[in-house]
Amino acid sequence: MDEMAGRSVGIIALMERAGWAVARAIRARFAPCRVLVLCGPGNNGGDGHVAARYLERAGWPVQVALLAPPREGGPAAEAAARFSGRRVEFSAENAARADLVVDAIFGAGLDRAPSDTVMAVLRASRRLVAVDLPSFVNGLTGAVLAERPPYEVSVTFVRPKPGHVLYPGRTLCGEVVCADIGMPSDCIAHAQPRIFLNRPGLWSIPAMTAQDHKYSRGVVSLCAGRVMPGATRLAAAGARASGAGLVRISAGVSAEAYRLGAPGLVIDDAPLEALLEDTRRNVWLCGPGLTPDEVEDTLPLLVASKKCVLADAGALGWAAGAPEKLRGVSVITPHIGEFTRLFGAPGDDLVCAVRSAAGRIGAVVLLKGAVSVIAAPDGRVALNDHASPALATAGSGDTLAGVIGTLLAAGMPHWDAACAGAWLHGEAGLRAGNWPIVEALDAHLGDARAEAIDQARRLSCETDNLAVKRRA
Ligand SMILES: NC(=O)C1=CN([C@@H]2O[C@H](COP(=O)(O)OP(=O)(O)OC[C@H]3O[C@@H](n4cnc5c(N)ncnc54)[C@H](O)[C@@H]3O)[C@@H](O)[C@H]2O)[C@@H](O)CC1
Ligand SMILES: Nc1ncnc2c1ncn2[C@@H]1O[C@H](COP(=O)(O)OP(=O)(O)O)[C@@H](O)[C@H]1O
Ligand SMILES: [K+]
Repeated sequence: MDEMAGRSVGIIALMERAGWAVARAIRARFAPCRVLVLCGPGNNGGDGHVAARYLERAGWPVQVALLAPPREGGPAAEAAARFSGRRVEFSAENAARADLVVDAIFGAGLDRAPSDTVMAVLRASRRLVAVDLPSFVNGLTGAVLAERPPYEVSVTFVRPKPGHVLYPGRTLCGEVVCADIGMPSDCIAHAQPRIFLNRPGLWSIPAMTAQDHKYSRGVVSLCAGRVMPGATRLAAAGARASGAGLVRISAGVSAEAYRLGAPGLVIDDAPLEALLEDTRRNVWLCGPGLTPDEVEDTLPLLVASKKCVLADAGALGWAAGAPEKLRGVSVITPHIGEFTRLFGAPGDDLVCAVRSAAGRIGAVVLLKGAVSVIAAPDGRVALNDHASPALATAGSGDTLAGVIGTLLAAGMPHWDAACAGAWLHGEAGLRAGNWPIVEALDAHLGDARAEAIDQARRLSCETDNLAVKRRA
């Protein structure tokens, strides 16, 4: 994106707006105070010089400390030349003396852990604002290359980076301000983004319509087992609460136990092979509440009959160490333990690990966590931070599986359904108040779905209006 912008608007113009945005964000959040801007050798340092110039112009006492001089003839050198204010040594003493320190040392170009000198200066700083990212947070992965207390604000440009969203980097950035610096839209499109923040508009969920009937809304079917009926029932409840037309549990010889549950559920005791002949029942959940033997008796049949299968919980344990056994399923929803048992430890780069897992089994992989990572086999990845720690309670993963089942049954593409399901589940968690039990999430899923539909609609109206204005 930067390369293409360099050939059109020019990096120096973007740098000017970036530095201005940093100065503006600081002026909006802090009273005038002694500012030290720490500048590195690249364009991050260039942004720092521009910010220093604008703060000084606004009457703030500003000093710049240079880690290393910028490359001659480049845009950062030009920005440095335009700053004519005070320069001081790059030292911990100077950092400790400042009321506010602006970290413009490294940004997108960070490629190794910063030196001890750099870290000593940052650790001596009392209050910190980052240009783009803290200089020891990897923007692509959120990996943290050194220890330091959190920043107050990070001002980034054009789009937030994965490092602002993913843990542990997320905890260090403080408030993230994403400034529009006039990056031309053709440069953004040319970059072909493949990583998205999970928000309505990235996908759209079918709304209720006057002519809906239960089969048009979609049927969700679940495989149930003998020993853990709770998990299956939670998934079934999640599916119903998020708007499935009909939810059926295939329980075989255990059917009586499930018949005591919610009256709106249909319980089948016929052999699975017979149930699979019903062409209205295309979406199946397999795993919540199942033992490995029960998965072995069901999942291969579902896959062989070309149903759309979401595999979770017991089904992921069944395939531990042999993820190819899951080929043919549409979506899997592991938490980090299940993911590790399937594919090995993901390491620092979750996006890369989840994307490669999705490619390996040819299914959407949703790695659940405080920020969930949702990858499609074609390489698209969504990061879902629309969630609440209220969800960190046993069984909430079963609820999520049910919600995604509903969206698959409504005909959404697999990756869209997984992304939208994670968002609805998160929204229900946010609405459910303090310390909800898992069953309490269900009461909020209908409103969560309505909210997602509404937000996506508003966004598409805004886009249409913009297009009309542009044409005019
Ligand atoms: N996205 C955009 O469109 C724009 C980005 N801009 C800024 O440009 C930045 C990226 O600039 P650059 O690509 O020049 O990269 P940086 O300014 O982040 O750093 C690049 C230099 O630092 C060195 N380096 C990296 N890690 C180091 C370490 N640990 N110790 C010592 N040296 C290290 C690199 O070898 C390279 O020489 C962004 O973060 C942003 O602040 C803005 O100037 C304008 C527009
Ligand atoms: N701290 C947290 N913040 C946000 N969401 C969380 C947090 N902890 C867990 N979750 C969400 O709660 C769900 C827990 O699922 P899972 O680990 O499968 O639990 P279970 O197996 O008990 O159902 C996941 O969707 C996960 O993303
Ligand atoms: K920085």
